[in-house]
Formats: sequence, structure tokens, C-alpha cells
Amino acid sequence: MLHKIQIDKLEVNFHGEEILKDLSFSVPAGQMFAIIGPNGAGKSTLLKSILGLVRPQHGSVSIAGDPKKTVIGYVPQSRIIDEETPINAKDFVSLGLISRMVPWLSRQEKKGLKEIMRFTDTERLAKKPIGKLSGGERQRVFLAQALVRRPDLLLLDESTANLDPDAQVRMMALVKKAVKEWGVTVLFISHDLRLVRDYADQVLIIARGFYKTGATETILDDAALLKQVFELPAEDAGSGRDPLNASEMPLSASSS
Ligand SMILES: Nc1ncnc2c1ncn2[C@@H]1O[C@H](COP(=O)(O)OP(=O)(O)OP(=O)(O)O)[C@@H](O)[C@H]1O
Repeated sequence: MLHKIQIDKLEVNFHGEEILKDLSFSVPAGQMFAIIGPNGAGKSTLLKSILGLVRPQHGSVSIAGDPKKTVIGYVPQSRIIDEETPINAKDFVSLGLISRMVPWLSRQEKKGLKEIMRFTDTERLAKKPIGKLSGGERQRVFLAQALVRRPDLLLLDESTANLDPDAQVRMMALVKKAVKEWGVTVLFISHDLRLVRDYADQVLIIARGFYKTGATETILDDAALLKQVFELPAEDAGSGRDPLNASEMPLSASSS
């Protein structure tokens, strides 16, 4: 099986504090790979290590293909957009292109921009200021920006957090469509285990130096593992409550 990304014995420390240690896993090309775990477990740090924004103390990140041609799309966890930000959605999406702003785009880039806005159903938002969009519209614009160069790898850091259930499904369905149509490999962080169950092929569970990867059902059906990792109260054990019911799990609350 062709692996798009291989993480080998990754170790990241911040100011002497061990965040990731001896973390190894690989993701086959064209998969949707979920990363789950409690707040502060190091999920965002892992994505930043893949992006080269964080330098690991040990270990390596290898991405298949010519490094000069590899394109990575990234939607970070939080983006503060002021309501008065004087940029419209189309220009915002174009910032994901090499030429950056609409007046400087090549004919090819203009075509790609139009296609991606149609793909993400953001065409009708094109002229609207980014700060005036709803949460769901904004997330679709962020996704369009991350997809506009047709990335080989797409990294999503809780990009469905704070969206209503319909908007969450709409976002994830778009991501899945990109996987199907272009074969992009996706790593996504989520605290919503129902979305993970519906969309991930594989899951990495990560918590305080503990890691486990496996097929989505294998990981999510292991109630004891989930209780241990998310440190659910003892009285929940064997209570018959659905350990994946987001409204019952502390982890379903939006992260920091
Ligand atoms: N640049 C940094 N400098 C120092 N400490 C950092 C830095 N980035 C992250 N940390 C710390 O590393 C730990 C892991 O943070 P990270 O954001 O990766 O966790 P996470 O699993 O994504 O959490 P959450 O679910 O809350 O978003 C936290 O304790 C955080 O404070």
C-alpha cells in the first residue's frame, strides 16, 4: 500500500516539557485519517510538525513524492477575523494561490479559483466581506483557500468546531468529495466522535504519551480505551451510556 505520509519516532518538547514522544504511524494515500485525544494532548503540535512550523527534537516526517511539488493545504484551529476586515471571500480564497491576489493571477489560477469556489459552494459569497460571513460560510471559505492549489495533503485542525450539525456534515462531505475526486490525503483533528465515525478510515488516538492507531470502528468501539484516554468519571464505566455521545462526553466541549 502506498503511504502518503510516514511519521517515525517523532518527539517534540516545549521548554523541556515532553509533548510528543516516540510517535510513529503512516497514512495511506487517499485516506481520511482522524486524530482524536483530550485537550493539550499534542494534536495541533503534530499537524504543525508535519507542516514544518514546529521543529521536532527527534524523529522524522516523510511525505511521498517530490518535495518541490508537494502541496499541503492547512486550515488552522483558530483564525481571528475582524468583522470589518476589508477583504472579500474571493480575494481571501486567492491568498492560497502563489500569485496571491486576484489582479495578479494567471489565467490558469483564475480558472482554478473559479472551480474551487464552485466546488465549495462559495461562489455566491465571492463579493461578501469575509468578516460578515456566518461561521459555516467562513469555514467553507477557509476550506476553499486550503484546497485552491489542489493539495496532495490536507490538514484540518478542528475545522468543524462551533458549527451546527448540518454545517459540520456539509464541511465533512466536501472534504470527502475532494478525497474521492482528487485523491487528496486528509488528516483531521476532531473532538466530535460521531463525525469521526462517519468520515474517518483510520483513527490515531493520542493522550499523554499513549498512542494507538487502528481502523475507525476498532478504535471507537473500544469503550474501555476511550474511557481511559478521555479520563471519564468512574461512575460512567458500565453505565450503559453511549461513550460516543458528544453531549455526555467532556471532550465534546470545544477545545481551547
Ligand atoms: N509553541 C508552544 N510553546 C510552548 N508550549 C506549547 C506550544 N504549542 C503548544 N504548546 C503546549 O503543548 C501542549 C499541546 O498543545 P496542542 O495545541 O498540540 O494540544 P491539542 O491536543 O491540539 O489540544 P486542544 O484539543 O486543546 O486543541 C499544550 O500543553 C500546549 O500548551
